[in-house]
Amino acid sequence: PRSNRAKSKEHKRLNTHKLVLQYIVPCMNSYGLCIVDNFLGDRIGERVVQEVKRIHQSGNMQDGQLVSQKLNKSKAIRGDKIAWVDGTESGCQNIGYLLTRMDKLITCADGKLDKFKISGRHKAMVACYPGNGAGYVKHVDNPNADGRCVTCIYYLNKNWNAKEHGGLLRIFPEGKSYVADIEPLFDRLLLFWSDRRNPHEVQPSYATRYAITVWYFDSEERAEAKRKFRDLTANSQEGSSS
Ligand SMILES: Cc1cc(NC(=O)CCC(=O)O)nc(C)c1Br
Ligand SMILES: [Fe+3]
Repeated sequence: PRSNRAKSKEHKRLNTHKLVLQYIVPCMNSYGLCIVDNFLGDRIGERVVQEVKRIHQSGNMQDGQLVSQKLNKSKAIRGDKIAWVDGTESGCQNIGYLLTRMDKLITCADGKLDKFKISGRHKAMVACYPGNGAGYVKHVDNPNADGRCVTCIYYLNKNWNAKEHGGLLRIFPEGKSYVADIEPLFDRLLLFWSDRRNPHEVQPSYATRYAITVWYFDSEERAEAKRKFRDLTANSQEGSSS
């Protein structure tokens, strides 16, 4: 007879299958974005938060980009700080587990997400908004076909209250009359198309705001982007040598 462990693993696999095929795939193909709450559960979610806080406290995050204040240019404030993590580093095993779970979702959905064939991903980008009112200006993740097709963000903020803390991710789905205001709640997973269909911004945050972002590549677009980049650098070298 199969052990309880084997059964629960099988159970989890079926749940992932169901979650992906009955919710994530149709939601992505209809709205271009999708929210999955309670992705890892409290216990493991909490461990991921602890690992991210340790990275932040250890000073291993690059200084955030400068966000010059509208009023006086001199007193610029710093925005989000980031660190790149692949999940195998010591003290990052729960971040590693999160990435494995994200990969399983994407693998299970592959071939059904728009026309994409997903061939891999970036390392994870751990981001921290210091809560000094900085946000992130409106932008498109992949405006020029660099290969990234799905943005996957895992939020880590317990008791987040947007009225008090701001920090909403506002997505402006292309051609739609509505915007999507997404609270960066603990154990929340968000997926959206990385291209021009989803311009987005992070509104000013007044409490420390953590998120882990992963970008998945479409194999064809990525190969094409690499080819273009090679030509570009080849030409530029040619230019310089001639
Ligand atoms: C560095 C960098 C950060 C982000 N982050 C967001 O869009 C915020 C998502 C959120 O935290 O809700 N996007 C790009 C394209 C770059 Br590059
Ligand atoms: Fe972005």
